[in-house]
Amino acid sequence: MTTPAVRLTGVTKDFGPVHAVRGIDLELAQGEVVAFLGPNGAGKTTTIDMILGLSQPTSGAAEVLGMAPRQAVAHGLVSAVMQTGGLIKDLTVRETVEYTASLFADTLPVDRALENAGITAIADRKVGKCSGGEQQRLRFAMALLPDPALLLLDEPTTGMDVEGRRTFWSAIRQDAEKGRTVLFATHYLEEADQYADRIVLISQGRIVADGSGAEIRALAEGRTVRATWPRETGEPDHAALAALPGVDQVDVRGEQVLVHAAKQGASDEVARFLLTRTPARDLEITSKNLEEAFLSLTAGAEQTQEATR
Ligand SMILES: Nc1ncnc2c1ncn2[C@@H]1O[C@H](COP(=O)(O)OP(=O)(O)OP(=O)(O)O)[C@@H](O)[C@H]1O
Repeated sequence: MTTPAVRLTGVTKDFGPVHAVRGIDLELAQGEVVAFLGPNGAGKTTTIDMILGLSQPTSGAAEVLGMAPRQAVAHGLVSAVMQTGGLIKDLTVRETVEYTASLFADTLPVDRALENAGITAIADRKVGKCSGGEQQRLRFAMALLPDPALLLLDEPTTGMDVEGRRTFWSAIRQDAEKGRTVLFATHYLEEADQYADRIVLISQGRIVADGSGAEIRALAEGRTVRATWPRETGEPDHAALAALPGVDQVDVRGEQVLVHAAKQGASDEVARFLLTRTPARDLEITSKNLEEAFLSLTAGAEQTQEATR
């Protein structure tokens, strides 16, 4: 079995009376692109700092590629793109990357880093003239220099417009396809859904869900199966539909039948039943968008916490 890129075991972090991280167990496989999604103050940055070895857990353990985080960083296996951080406005993009490369013993060629970050075309532009998105791609190029196995990004697209975000992520994705593990923190639900293979939803220092975008949505609210039940074929059999496994609601509105199933997979059974055992046709299965799923999951965590206080 390959060593996980990141392994957190029972990690907590207190800042005096503040329980920023309340017990996180998490394993990231090598090559995964994972979003750490959560509202303000959820504990994303605190957790990333511990993975980077910038701070120590209050209890539990953090490991990166089987090593202590600081050791992994010292070996050039981990780098990070943080939200802000010193860039010198009067240097050009290329000079900035060259200068950073000169601080390391062994790096990728500067041109490769520029190319992988998608900023070859602006290499001669002064940093002060670059947009927020371009500056983040510059930070990304700098982070690529040691050719790290693990790249951490803390809300890297804050303040970028839609186009800047899109270009930034397409560079990250292209790079990740070469096998790099990427963990990024974000508030943006659409960003997590679009660019991560896996979403770890965190709220008040705990993981409240972990899965693909589709799994997170399904977890939150199940699916609605909508179908047309032609009038001439008679009334829908309400009781038979309500009795199907996992079904929690059946609505008939004119020729429309809406069947809601809370459990994952149950909507497939509903669909199969409707298509093979009834005259229903024109079937559609929908789920809430990630925004709604996110709100209902993080609200759930708050309620659980209220209940356990
Ligand atoms: N150095 C610190 N001292 C005291 N409290 C802290 C410190 N760093 C973080 N916190 C608190 O810990 C909690 C988690 O913060 P953290 O920055 O990890 O959240 P986050 O999910 O990254 O939020 P955001 O999305 O706003 O960046 C917050 O309540 C924050 O106020």
